[in-house]
Amino acid sequence: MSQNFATTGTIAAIATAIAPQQGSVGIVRLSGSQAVAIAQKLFQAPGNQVWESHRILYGYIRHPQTQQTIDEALLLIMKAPRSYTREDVVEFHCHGGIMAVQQVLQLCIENGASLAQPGEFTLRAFLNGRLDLTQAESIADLVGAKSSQAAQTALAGLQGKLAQPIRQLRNQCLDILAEIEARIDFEDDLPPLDCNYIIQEFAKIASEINRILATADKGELLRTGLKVAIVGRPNVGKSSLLNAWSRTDRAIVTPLPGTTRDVVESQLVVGGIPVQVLDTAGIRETEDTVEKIGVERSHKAAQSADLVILTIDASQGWTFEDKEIYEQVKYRPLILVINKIDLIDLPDIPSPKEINQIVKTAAAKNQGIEDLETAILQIVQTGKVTAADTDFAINQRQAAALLQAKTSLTQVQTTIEQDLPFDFWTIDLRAAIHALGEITGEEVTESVLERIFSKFCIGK
Ligand SMILES: Nc1nc2c(c(=O)[nH]1)N(C=O)[C@@H](CNc1ccc(C(=O)N[C@@H](CCC(=O)O)C(=O)O)cc1)CN2
Ligand SMILES: Nc1nc2c(ncn2[C@@H]2O[C@H](COP(=O)(O)OP(=O)(O)OP(=O)(O)O)[C@@H](O)[C@H]2O)c(=O)[nH]1
Ligand SMILES: [Mg+2]
Repeated sequence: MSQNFATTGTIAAIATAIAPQQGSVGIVRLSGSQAVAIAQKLFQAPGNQVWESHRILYGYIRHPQTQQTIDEALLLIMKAPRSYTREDVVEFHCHGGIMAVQQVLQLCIENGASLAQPGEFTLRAFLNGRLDLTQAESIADLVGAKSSQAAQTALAGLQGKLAQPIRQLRNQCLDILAEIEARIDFEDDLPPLDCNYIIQEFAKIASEINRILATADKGELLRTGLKVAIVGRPNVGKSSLLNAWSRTDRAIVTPLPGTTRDVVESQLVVGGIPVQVLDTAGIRETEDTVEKIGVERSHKAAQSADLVILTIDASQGWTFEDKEIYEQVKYRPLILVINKIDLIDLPDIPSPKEINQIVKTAAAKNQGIEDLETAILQIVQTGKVTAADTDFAINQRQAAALLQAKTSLTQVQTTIEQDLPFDFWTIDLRAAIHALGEITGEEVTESVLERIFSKFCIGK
């Protein structure tokens, strides 16, 4: 293990959110052999409460030297191995806000604990065999989930739904490896290897790998979500659309063109997918310094978005300015929203044939939002979310390792077909086994662990 991930010693961190006002209870968590000893120095439980595992004690956290009372609190002890990390774990359940938890954390540090690195509790749970790597990664996904579907998918991973098929694939490969190695060692005593059977097995393994790989797009969508930019000329109703869609007054709406100056963000969920919507300043030529910067930001938002919603005003038709903006965004996944549909009778607006997703809305009247969501789902789901019928979804790291395994297995097949000696078969087969082991963490390097766990939040 690297220096950052020294797994000896007792670690401490605030386990709950640390913004002021973010919770009525705040938890400081300790893990390691000194956890109980440190708690005994800091916590005074009146009466004859027993310091037993899996029991809550009531009492006061006091400074061991000055006896100053820091907080009235509850204390939870979980003795190894019946804890999250499989080490001794102690939790101080303090009053919320930041003052109590920060002071308690400070006291823990002064009394022998060291500050936990991001993900270090979960890393210990992994190193102590309570979780495999896919489950540990699922915990980070669960904490970061921005939709209930994302959370459900992470939970499936936490429950081992991804680890199971990967382990099974790896075991199948190990069985085949054993057969081949036996032939290398005792060729004369064993019946000859059934190459057809082995090739069949590899075909089955490859199709199972493909099934799992098909969940990668869904995973990416659920984890990172979709960024959608609403762009268009001033006054077409972009901010009204954001407000109608998010059912808020998030963005300022006025009859004056040039109202929105900065990018306004709103976080939504569409069909289970987390969606970040950006309302932008109306795009036009302007001499106004502030508006100019706003227009630049609109262009940037459009470029950085996964999907652009080009909005036009039905009562004005497809104008020259709309066309100009279209020319700048037409290479991106695009939906044309014809807004203010309530203002005209025959809403057939001539627009470029290339745009195949057109939605009519009356944002000011909250109309057309469902159609807009349907159009978005149609764009992202063509072969993505719905392609996977599994409840888990792999991440990019796991997908890369699976592809590696698949490539190696294809190479074994080539070696078999070329009639090369057994030793050649085993080289690529071992590479496939290694790649599969990297997914669950049975074979994993420190640098991979460091990359995974450093992305966790502190206290997890
Ligand atoms: N207060 C608190 N709430 C929390 C956590 C926590 O650490 N503290 N968790 C932390 O993320 C989650 C719950 N996860 C946990 C998972 C396993 C164990 C645990 O002690 N497992 C042992 C023993 C189980 C048993 O007694 O049967 C084990 O699996 O060996 C505890 C919490 C969410 N809620
Ligand atoms: N009749 C009608 N008026 C609308 C509709 N949507 C928006 N408006 C009105 O159009 C005007 C401009 O709306 P905004 O949402 O501020 O337009 P915008 O595109 O954000 O404008 P900028 O921020 O200036 O680029 C306001 O007076 C809205 O009430 C609609 O669907 N129907
Ligand atoms: Mg606006």
